[in-house]
Amino acid sequence: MAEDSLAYAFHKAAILVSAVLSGENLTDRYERMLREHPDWPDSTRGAVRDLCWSTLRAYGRGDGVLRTFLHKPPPVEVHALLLLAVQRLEARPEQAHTIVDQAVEAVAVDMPGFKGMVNGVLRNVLREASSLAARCQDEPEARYAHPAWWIARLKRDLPDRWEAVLAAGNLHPPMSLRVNRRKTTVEAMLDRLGQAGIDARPLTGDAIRIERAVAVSRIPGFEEGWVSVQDAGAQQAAQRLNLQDGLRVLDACAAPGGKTAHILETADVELTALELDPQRAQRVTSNLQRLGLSAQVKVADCRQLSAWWDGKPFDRILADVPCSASGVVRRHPDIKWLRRNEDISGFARQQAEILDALWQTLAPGGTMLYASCSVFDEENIEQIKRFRRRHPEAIVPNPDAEELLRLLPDADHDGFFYAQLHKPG
Ligand SMILES: C[S@@+](CC[C@H](N)C(=O)[O-])C[C@H]1O[C@@H](n2cnc3c(N)ncnc32)[C@H](O)[C@@H]1O
Repeated sequence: MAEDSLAYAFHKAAILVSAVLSGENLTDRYERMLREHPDWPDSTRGAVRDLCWSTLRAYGRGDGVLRTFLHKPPPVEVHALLLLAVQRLEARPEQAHTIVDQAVEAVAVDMPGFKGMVNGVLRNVLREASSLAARCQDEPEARYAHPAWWIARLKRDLPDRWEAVLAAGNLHPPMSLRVNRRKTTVEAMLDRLGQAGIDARPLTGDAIRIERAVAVSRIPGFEEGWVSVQDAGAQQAAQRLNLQDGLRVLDACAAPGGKTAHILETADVELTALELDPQRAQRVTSNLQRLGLSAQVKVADCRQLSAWWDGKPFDRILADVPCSASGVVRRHPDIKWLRRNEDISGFARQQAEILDALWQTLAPGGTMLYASCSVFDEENIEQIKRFRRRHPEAIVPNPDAEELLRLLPDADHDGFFYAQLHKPG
């Protein structure tokens, strides 16, 4: 099978999607596949990636369509291949016959006994395409391509905007750059991008939106550390920390280090970066190296103060907590189908423990910035309300103006939540 064929991309993508259906993380599994195929050109990497990510974004719909035709569940690899083909048929109806042929060729590699079944199901899907689209409108998981519990939570938390948030979660994510203001400016970078034929426009602060995603190798100055790829919403963290030269700063949940780097590009601070996972901590170090920045990187659980804290308080703390990642779901569509509703209270408990531990290390007069990339209230405004009940001395600007704290995902940025927690002097 030719490596540049759709059948090859289907076959490889089906391995990844079936791994997700069996509970694995998509990004980790994709990166492992890239290590197994170091010779793949960008086009093959891109084709496999695009198939998997698009299919998992639309999984609720694909699964709804297939349920109509599958009377008993096929092996997970075949189910994955069918989902990939159904998504592709929806996206490129003009290529229907090639898509069906290539899907049949792909299943023949490892499971030739299923060639007839794949062919039959996909031809049925084609034949009934218009009635299937109408039927999907009646099933929320198929219509919104999100799990039912997720839809119910958003309806409750965002009664006026839940549909817009679900729609944003199904889009291709925007590509944004963070300009390293130590090396260049937004204006100069826009000029250089224009000269390289890359359409871009400024967003707020140091952020630039690339109109059509490109490989970083095409971005002028990337290797030299002039810019990094970072969502514009994530760039709000450094802006909201009110940084000044000379401050002692803690980045408590640092990997892979995007916000760590932005803090260091913004001011000359003494920075400690903590990360629980040793492998992810290495990514902080390598990201800082590319940018010519330095911090003290420590591997530790930030909740266990005796393991890492020397007792000297911090002027600023960034608590970019582990969360559901429901605000960045279009970048990690597997999480929609891997998470369970019960996981959210588990995250909320962990976040509260992190806040309580770190609060002890904050200097009087200092600020801790709570950050999550969730769109669920339990991890956001409700978390802050509970924190204020446990720590009535904490001053929280605008606690009742949720709009100031919440960034809902849209065409320009992902979904984030930020709350400043001041300790009285
Ligand atoms: C949302 S991510 C941080 C993203 C990062 N701030 C950035 O902008 O690149 C959360 C990180 O916290 C780490 N983590 C989770 N629990 C932790 C804990 N108790 N102590 C320290 N790090 C933790 C996770 O391994 C993960 O890398």
